[in-house]
Amino acid sequence: MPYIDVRDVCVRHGKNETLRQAGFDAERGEIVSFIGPSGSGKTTFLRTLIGLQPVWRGQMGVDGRIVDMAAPASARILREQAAIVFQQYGLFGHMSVLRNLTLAPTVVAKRSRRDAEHEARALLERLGLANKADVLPADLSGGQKQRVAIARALMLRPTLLLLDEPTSALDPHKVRDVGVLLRDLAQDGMTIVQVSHAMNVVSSLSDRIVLLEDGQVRAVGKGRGCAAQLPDIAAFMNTHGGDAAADPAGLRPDPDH
Ligand SMILES: Nc1ncnc2c1ncn2[C@@H]1O[C@H](COP(=O)(O)OP(=O)(O)OP(=O)(O)O)[C@@H](O)[C@H]1O
Repeated sequence: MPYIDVRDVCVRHGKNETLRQAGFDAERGEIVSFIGPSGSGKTTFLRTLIGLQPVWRGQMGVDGRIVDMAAPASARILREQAAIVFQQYGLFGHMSVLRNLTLAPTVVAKRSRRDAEHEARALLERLGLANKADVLPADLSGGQKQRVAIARALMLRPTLLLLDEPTSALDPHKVRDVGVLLRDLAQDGMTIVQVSHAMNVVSSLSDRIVLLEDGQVRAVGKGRGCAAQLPDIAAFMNTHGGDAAADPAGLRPDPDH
């Protein structure tokens, strides 16, 4: 049984059907990338996985537990497992980086501030931000904000990490760093779903690729080299700045993964 099994998700905005019977599945520790044209429903689909987007119909299996995504209680259940990193980071501007990381664990999860700060400092160290704990988000570069946002999500200890364009603000060197981090997290068992326009990152990093078109899942590629596997996916990637057969960021999982 897959760790995540999402089926038949329908989202409506007014009379428009933004998602139409969309679904995919993923094993624990896989990195899934949603790709597709602008407006195809990628971000909307991502948001449904954590209950931020009301759905008209849909079902999500998480670790064998079936959640009716249209039920009012579904958001609470989904948030027990998942954390999301928004494209615009969503950091609290008046709080230090450290407090951004410890706020939810201490206030919502009721963890002790000392423990949360200890964990937050270790995460900042891992992300190369050890010297930024006491600064405000405004004093960070875009790439640093991105990594703080990822660190903040990790503080919630999610088993499912959702990322909207995780590398969009990063220079190539940092793209690779974030890619290595995501690969490490996946190897530790975290399932990761990202929306990305960065085709080189998608082809290097993905264990599965879900191609969305007009609110529907057009194709799903699975396994090593999945970018090049299916003509629809390869064609989309090759016409959107990537090379489906390449591993330009040097991040592709090893064959035993
Ligand atoms: N709150 C909303 N109200 C009305 N329409 C919406 C709303 N949110 C999204 N949509 C519509 O749903 C469709 C899918 O949007 P979504 O942001 O999910 O696409 P996307 O594939 O992530 O696009 P992009 O690659 O440009 O970020 C678009 O046509 C968008 O206009």
